[in-house]
Amino acid sequence: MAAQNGNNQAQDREELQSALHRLGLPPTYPQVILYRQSQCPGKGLGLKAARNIPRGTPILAEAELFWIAGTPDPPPVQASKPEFQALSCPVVPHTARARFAANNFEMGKSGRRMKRGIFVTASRFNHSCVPNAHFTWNAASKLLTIHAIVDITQGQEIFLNYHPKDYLKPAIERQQELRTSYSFVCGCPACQPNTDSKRASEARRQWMAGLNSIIGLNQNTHTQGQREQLLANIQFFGRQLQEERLFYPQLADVYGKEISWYRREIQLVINGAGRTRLLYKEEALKVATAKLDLDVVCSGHDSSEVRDTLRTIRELRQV
Ligand SMILES: C[S@@+](CC[C@H](N)C(=O)[O-])C[C@H]1O[C@@H](n2cnc3c(N)ncnc32)[C@H](O)[C@@H]1O
Repeated sequence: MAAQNGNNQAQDREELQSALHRLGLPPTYPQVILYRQSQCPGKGLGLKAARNIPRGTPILAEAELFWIAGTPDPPPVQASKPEFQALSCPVVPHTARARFAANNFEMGKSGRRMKRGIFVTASRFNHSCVPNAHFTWNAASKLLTIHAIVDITQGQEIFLNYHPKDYLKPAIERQQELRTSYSFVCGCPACQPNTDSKRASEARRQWMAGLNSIIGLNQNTHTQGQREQLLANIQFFGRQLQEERLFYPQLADVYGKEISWYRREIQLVINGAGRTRLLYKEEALKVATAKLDLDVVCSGHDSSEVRDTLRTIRELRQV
């Protein structure tokens, strides 16, 4: 058992080193400050790149000022902290509840309740529906991390997506949600009225919304032809996400679906009903490797997302 664990760890280490090498990323987090706080017209304060930030670079790893679970109201002792009081509050009156609502990040669950925390620097990132950075709560390091998910050039503003689960909604609905929760009108390239970028974005998101309900269907009931169509749909969905620059967590989920598709086919082969097992194994490993790279880029090499994908790769190699 101990020898097996040791083998697994060595295999994971090697896999991860290959990923870092492919991505040209260092194995440790840099200790330089890559952002500067600036006034951003129409958005209040924001954070801009203080130098060129290559894709996959960790921009921030921050501990919380405080967290709460199961209540929208921070207790007075926390609400009175000057760092909290200094954060923006989009609604009047400036209650602690409203300020907390506009600035908190999810930190995973405490029992059955979601923990939400305040992070003094992370709270200064503004929103875009096509963000160039991604935030993850890293349960192992107990830090909120923010990574560049595309190359960001010096002086560009760094954006997070406040509502990543809303990506299939049309701009008008996303804007409504943002107005309700944060009191602003989003002017990102996917929302700016009468622009080619918005039209293209709306078309892509509409395609994806149509496909979304069918790429999650149970494959067991499908004929081979239907299963192959399902794979084609999953891959098309992934390409739309890449064109839309929606990498995380959306593209990672689609890679997960593609891997499940191959795993299911491999199972059918083993049961005598399918085609070339080795071919599917190779394809599954290619997608899992792409997912590993994406996990490293967007959530960091020490994230639980990376650990899970390393386990998937190990399992696939044993098929
Ligand atoms: C978490 S804070 C971000 C930092 C904030 N701009 C500040 O000055 O501290 C969220 C608030 O920032 C503003 N904001 C964020 N993204 C924006 C955007 N894309 N356009 C306009 N305002 C935005 C809204 O007022 C929102 O309620």
